[in-house]
Amino acid sequence: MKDEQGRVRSWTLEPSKARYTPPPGAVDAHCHVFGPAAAFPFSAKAKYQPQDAGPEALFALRDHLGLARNVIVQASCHGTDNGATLNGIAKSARRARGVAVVDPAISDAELDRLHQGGIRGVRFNFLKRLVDDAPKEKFLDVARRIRRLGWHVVVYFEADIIDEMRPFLAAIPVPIVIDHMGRPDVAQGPDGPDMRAFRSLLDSRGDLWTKVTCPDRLDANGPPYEDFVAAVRPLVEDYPDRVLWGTDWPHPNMESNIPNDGALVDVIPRIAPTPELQRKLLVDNPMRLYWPEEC
Ligand SMILES: O=C(O)c1cc(C(=O)O)oc(=O)c1
Repeated sequence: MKDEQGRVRSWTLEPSKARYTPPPGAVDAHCHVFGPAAAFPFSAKAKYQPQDAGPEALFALRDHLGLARNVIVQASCHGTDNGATLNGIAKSARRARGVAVVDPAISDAELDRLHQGGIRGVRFNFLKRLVDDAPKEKFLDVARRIRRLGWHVVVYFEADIIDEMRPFLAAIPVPIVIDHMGRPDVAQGPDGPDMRAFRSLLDSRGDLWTKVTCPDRLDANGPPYEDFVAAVRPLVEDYPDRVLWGTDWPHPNMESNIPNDGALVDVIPRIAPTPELQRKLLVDNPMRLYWPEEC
């Protein structure tokens, strides 16, 4: 939905309450903030112009859904200026941490400042519709430089380039988290070529994690996301210590198919069918990556 300035709202103002109650301490490990633009303008290279979705709205949703913490991932519309993400973390009363997007020429002092502000990882985005370039050699240099901080990298790519990504991912010297499972075609099922290729990536190194997120993006049939559940549940069962979950709120670019965040929470017990799997997915795993000092 567009406002008079052409800025898009990609999230519902009336998410339902979920039937599922997350365990205490559950983390939304993939969400974003947009602006507010008056304080944190969008990048000149932004590929979409969203309405403001600031930290207050994010934390209201967190509470509405029965979640306890957030990991705010720098959205592409903010480029390499992490001000909006840092503002969200600063306003969270220590209940949020973040993942930054950085200019590869960033100084060590600036990386330290991001760490002080609650950043614990750097995102490398390979989606051509979101970013102009993805310089692998420079990204590898960044990955080497963040090692001393104990950070990881978050990588976003689509299934069609998974083979091209393999040597790059193998060269990264810190843990890796793959956004949205590298966007498999879930209609192929759990044993389809996309999921098989993704499993072989997970098997290639023990410190490669993934986010079992975005049924709304990956399942063309929409709610109740049967194809997503069928394809993803075996992944959660087979890699229970390396999966993260998140809402993806405010769902960048989903304006024609806005998901109901309560319905997204109700997918959790279907992909993680036991209390133990749910606790790992929602609490233990994200805490290990983002709040290790509390583990
Ligand atoms: O698929 C997307 O459009 C998308 C965009 C962004 C972003 O703009 O940062 O982040 C996501 O996690 C997903």
